[in-house]
Amino acid sequence: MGAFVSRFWFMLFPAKEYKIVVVGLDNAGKTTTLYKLHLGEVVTTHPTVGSNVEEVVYKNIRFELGHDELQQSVVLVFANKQDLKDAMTPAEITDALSLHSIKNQDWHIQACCALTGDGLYDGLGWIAQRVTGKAPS
Ligand SMILES: Nc1nc2c(ncn2[C@@H]2O[C@H](COP(=O)(O)OP(=O)(O)OP(=O)(O)O)[C@@H](O)[C@H]2O)c(=O)[nH]1
Repeated sequence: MGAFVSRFWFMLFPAKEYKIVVVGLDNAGKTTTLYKLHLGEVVTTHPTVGSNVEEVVYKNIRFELGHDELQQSVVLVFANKQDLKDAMTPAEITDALSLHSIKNQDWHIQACCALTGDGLYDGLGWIAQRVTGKAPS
């Protein structure tokens, strides 16, 4: 029944589609983040060879999440692994990446832990709000 209602809902209100490019250092947690958002579960990862592409529907917006194809629009930086006591803070990462020097695009840094999912949907919500212009509900 839920699946039927969901399919009917999407027929009436088709999801808008956006592409998100995920880039980061080796071992940063990109794959864990993609799988956590896509499946809601933690997976055991191996170093990525090539690219992963997953699809997430959030707030009736269909995001295609991929590792490659750098396409600039808005910039979200996930400050991952915040569960580790020696993780760089969002402020430290902001300085290290000189985020304040980005003038032509909207950017945001989001503290998160891809293992638990903390902060991941806050980040996705920020993107959703920026691309749709709607305030987060
Ligand atoms: N403690 C902690 N470990 C994490 C977190 N996110 C990912 N990891 C671990 O970090 C390791 C690398 O995670 P991946 O998701 O494979 O990282 P990746 O960025 O896809 O790595 P590449 O494939 O090398 O590009 C794995 O052992 C994850 O379990 C986190 O938030 N906290």
